[in-house]
Amino acid sequence: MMRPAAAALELAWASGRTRLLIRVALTIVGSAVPVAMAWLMKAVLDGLTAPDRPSLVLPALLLAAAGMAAAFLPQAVQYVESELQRAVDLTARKRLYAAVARMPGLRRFEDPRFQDRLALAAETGPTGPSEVVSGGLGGAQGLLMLGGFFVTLAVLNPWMLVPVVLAGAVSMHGQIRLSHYRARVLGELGHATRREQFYAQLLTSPSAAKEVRLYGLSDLFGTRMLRELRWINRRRRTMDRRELIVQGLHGLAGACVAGGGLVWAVDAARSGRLTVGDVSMFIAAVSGVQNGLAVVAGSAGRMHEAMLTFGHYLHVVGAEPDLPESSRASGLEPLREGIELRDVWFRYGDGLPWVLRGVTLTIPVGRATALVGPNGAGKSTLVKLLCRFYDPTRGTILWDGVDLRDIPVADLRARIGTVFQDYMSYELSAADNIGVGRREAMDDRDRVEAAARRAGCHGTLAELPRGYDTMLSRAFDSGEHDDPDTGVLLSGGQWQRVAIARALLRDDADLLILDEPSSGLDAEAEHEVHTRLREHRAGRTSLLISHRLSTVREADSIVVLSGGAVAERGTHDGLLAAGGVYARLFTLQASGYQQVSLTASSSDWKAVPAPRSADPAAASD
Ligand SMILES: Nc1ncnc2c1ncn2[C@@H]1O[C@H](COP(=O)(O)OP(=O)(O)OP(=O)(O)O)[C@@H](O)[C@H]1O
Repeated sequence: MMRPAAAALELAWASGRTRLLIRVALTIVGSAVPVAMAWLMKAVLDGLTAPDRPSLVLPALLLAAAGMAAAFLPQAVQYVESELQRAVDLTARKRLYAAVARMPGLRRFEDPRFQDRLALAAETGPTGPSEVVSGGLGGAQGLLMLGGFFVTLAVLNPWMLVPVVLAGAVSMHGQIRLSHYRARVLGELGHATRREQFYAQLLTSPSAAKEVRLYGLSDLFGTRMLRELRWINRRRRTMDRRELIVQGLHGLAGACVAGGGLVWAVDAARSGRLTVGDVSMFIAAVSGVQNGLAVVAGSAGRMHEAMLTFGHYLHVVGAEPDLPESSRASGLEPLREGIELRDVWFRYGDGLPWVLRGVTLTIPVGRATALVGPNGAGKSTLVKLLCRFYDPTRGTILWDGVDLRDIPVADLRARIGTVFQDYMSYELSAADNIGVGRREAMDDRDRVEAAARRAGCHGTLAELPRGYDTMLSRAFDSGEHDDPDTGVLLSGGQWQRVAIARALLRDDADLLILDEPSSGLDAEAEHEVHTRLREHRAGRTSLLISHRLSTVREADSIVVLSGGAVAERGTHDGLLAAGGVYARLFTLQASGYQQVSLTASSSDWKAVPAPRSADPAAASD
């Protein structure tokens, strides 16, 4: 528990030390004011009833000043706390997203438990430190005030301290248990909250709007969203009830103590043992101690809860990289020989089936290699391994003989340009949509346009209402114009060309990977794009994945992947001559059955001989 507290304080200190110090100063003043007011009130009342009638101007003035301070302080505290909260929010988010960016692989993002944690971290990280600080300072203020009134009460009637302290201790215990309970419930709610937000997003997001309307899914998703919300509400209601009982009982106990004390004080004043000033002081002291204890208990509970939930943030920020980091100094030589996969086995999780089963192949430098195979053969998975989003479960991938695990991951990725099958369509300007492919070239309009020309989308983008500055989104405008009509949506094929341009902006990359780069293009456009890509790839190292075999025939080497292993390899002519499965499917496609794509059925590939495997585990999988 000390670690979250220390980390929260460090975060608050790093975010705004001046604000933190002002908050501490306000705490000290805030705890002194009520005690000072009680003593001043006693002085005024005793002066009023004294036979010699002393001048009461000074105590009255001081009382008025203390009253003003008491009226102003809460607002000042609130302002400083909000300022501190905003500063902490900024720093916490900066650290959180920097930590997320440092995670090189994809595994964590596919782990629902980590996603729950991430959502909780994003929610509690920015507020946790402020909660810990204000809880701690609130508690300190309560303690200081308590100390002042404790002394006062001890002077008037030490016995009154006993029930007051007992009530306070019970209250503190209750608050801590409540905070444990609240933190646990919050953790349980994380998953349901994420699902509820997921359904809410489906109901409102532009990308889901078509299907949701066509298939009439609003009711389905709306009902599921409300089901999650009702479950969340039930859990929160149980928590609120528990809170009501614990806090209500403590309030009652406090009122009993105060009531008993009042009866005793009135009786003591009537029999002359206390002055009128003493009675007013006594009442202020009892309620001051009660309030002080309530503040201390409440703050301790709040702080405790904040520390428990802040643990999720610390977990994410402090998470080890999900792939082992290379200890080699950065700097990767340009590719000289090629990339070699040596008996690569891979599966996405321990309990999941093998996707790659002993793949061995070489992507030689300066050559175009094509990868074909049925749906689910593992082609995109192989691409993800080449980009090192995951490490092979067994076997190695070598870059000029160096294991990818020994290359700093940022260096490796800087040398690869990829059009992923599920490429991103960013709701940014056209220029940015291409520019993100090479951050250093983002503002270099000539390079961006040259990449667009190579991908065959320059004409389309130049003709947009604001040219390359047009937003490719109907959900956002550029921020510079108030006109919401400035955004434009591209067609699927146009988006695909933009994604190709993004990869081609890395014209200095050693390896160009194209995973189904033309699946959304019409026949003419596909021919045009492939001709351009061929020109661009000439003499470069590339890996092309396609279901349309006509687009891969020019490749220097074609690798047929089936069932997670290499089934055939060779040139187009060589594979045709061999009369294997590639030859059969190429002939099928070429003979006017273009609609029979390789995606249609993996049964067409069944003729492929089962991969020879040296690994006995393959049999059991
Ligand atoms: N992130 C993932 N987690 C778990 N399984 C996955 C994941 N990605 C892919 N798979 C599984 O791995 C297998 C291979 O998928 P992959 O996308 O590599 O195939 P592919 O050859 O590219 O197929 P397609 O031709 O349809 O694009 C599939 O069975 C798929 O379900």
